[in-house]
Amino acid sequence: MTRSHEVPGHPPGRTAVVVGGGLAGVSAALRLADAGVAVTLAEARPRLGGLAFSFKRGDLTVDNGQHVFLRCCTAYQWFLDRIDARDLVTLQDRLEVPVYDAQTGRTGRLTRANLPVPLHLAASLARYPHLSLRERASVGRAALALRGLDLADPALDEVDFGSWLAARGQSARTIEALWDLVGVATLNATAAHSSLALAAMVFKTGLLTDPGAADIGWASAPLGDLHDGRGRIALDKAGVVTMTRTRASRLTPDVTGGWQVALETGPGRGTELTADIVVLAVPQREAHALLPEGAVQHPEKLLQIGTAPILNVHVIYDRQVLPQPFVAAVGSPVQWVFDRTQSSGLTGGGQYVAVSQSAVEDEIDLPVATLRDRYLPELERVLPAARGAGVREVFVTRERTATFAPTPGVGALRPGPVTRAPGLYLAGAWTATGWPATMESAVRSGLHASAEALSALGLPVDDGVLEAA
Ligand SMILES: Cc1cc2nc3c(=O)[nH]c(=O)nc-3n(C[C@H](O)[C@H](O)[C@H](O)COP(=O)(O)OP(=O)(O)OC[C@H]3O[C@@H](n4cnc5c(N)ncnc54)[C@H](O)[C@@H]3O)c2cc1C
Repeated sequence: MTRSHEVPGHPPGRTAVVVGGGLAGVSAALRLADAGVAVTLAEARPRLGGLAFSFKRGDLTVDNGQHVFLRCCTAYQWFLDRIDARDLVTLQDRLEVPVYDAQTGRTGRLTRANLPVPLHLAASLARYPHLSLRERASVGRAALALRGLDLADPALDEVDFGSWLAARGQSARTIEALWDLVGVATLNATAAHSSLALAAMVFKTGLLTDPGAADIGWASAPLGDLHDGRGRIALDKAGVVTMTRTRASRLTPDVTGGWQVALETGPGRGTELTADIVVLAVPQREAHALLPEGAVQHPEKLLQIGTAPILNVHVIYDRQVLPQPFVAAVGSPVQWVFDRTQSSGLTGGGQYVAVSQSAVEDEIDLPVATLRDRYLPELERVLPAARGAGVREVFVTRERTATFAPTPGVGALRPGPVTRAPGLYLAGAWTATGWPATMESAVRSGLHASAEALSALGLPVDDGVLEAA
């Protein structure tokens, strides 16, 4: 990574304002504060955590959408350690994904063996019942071709993953029952709508590096307990001044080489802070609105980054219907189903499951009644124990701009952390991390932006953090 931008004409200062309290902003704030910078974090909403949060619904604590991470998400795990939240997540000892085919009624399992890559997946693949023998053999060949791709090659971003897979002998069924099973959940798009660069990043890193890389982790408590609760404690301990319900409305370079940040703290109320460094860790549209003229070369590119929705259908049954933490489905519109009973605080028996539906552009605005009519019968197909079970409650959470759309060409639209305006840095899952829009990308972006800022301030950068990430 290059380190650029001295803060010209300005003595090495040690003040920063981080705008945006999602995972990118909280990571940047912690890293800057750990290096001795006086940091103020401004977040427009009443809570931290951005797109990964929880809310109360009666006695339940509901996540806005199921979030998972993989063992290869080292930056997000750095973050969990830094906010002291390891005890609030579960990470599989060994990859285990039950995959139920609603058409045949058969369950397959994606697991790993204690063998070197790529043999660690070979046995599981050889037994995977949702593909023919020929299709299973073709997967091995495509995986080897994937392994040979150079992630640094910009040409990968010009190709869609679906065409690339088809050209490597992957049938429509293989794409649906294997590649999209993982890809839709991690990229928030089908292979046909995904950049090969982003798909290759996910599949190479998750499946073809370390044998344990794809072990799956998830929060065993509400997301808000981690990202807001523990996050806030860590920020307080690090000396960061956290201002929630505080929206940045303008960034102005000042004559001394620093920044003035106008903040709205309530209706008709506001304040202004000065700082040597500003890290803008807000979604791309908001970043575009706040960036001073000339700060990035082609600001219009930020508005060309598309977005993709995620829908969660939450169902509370009167009995246990899902015996494992989660199941993935093929042969059904249902994608992944997670048990939320314990983490939501559901009491009085029964089970709470969340159906996590990625890349559902055609469903995101459907009324709850329509989604209920569509998904309850499908859940009976995917979860045999749901047949005849009583349904106590169904509700829906919709995130219309859950992630950026990982379409081919998006790589050229994502800016890096350094702007042309000295002292102003960009962070956010949508910036150029090489990762799709994930918690991992968000934390990485925050670490990169803060490393650039520290370097510009002449402060030491703890490379261990970046290497660990
Ligand atoms: C339903 C759903 C499911 C997902 N599932 C997964 C998953 O399984 N695994 C995974 O890794 N990722 C998942 N993601 C993606 C992940 O949540 C995001 O990539 C990540 O949280 C983005 O973090 P961020 O800090 O970049 O941005 P954000 O979370 O968008 O944070 C930006 C913050 O800036 C604040 N802000 C905006 N404008 C201003 C302003 N002017 N002043 C002050 N504050 C402002 C916003 O309020 C927000 O809090 C999912 C997302 C959703 C919505």
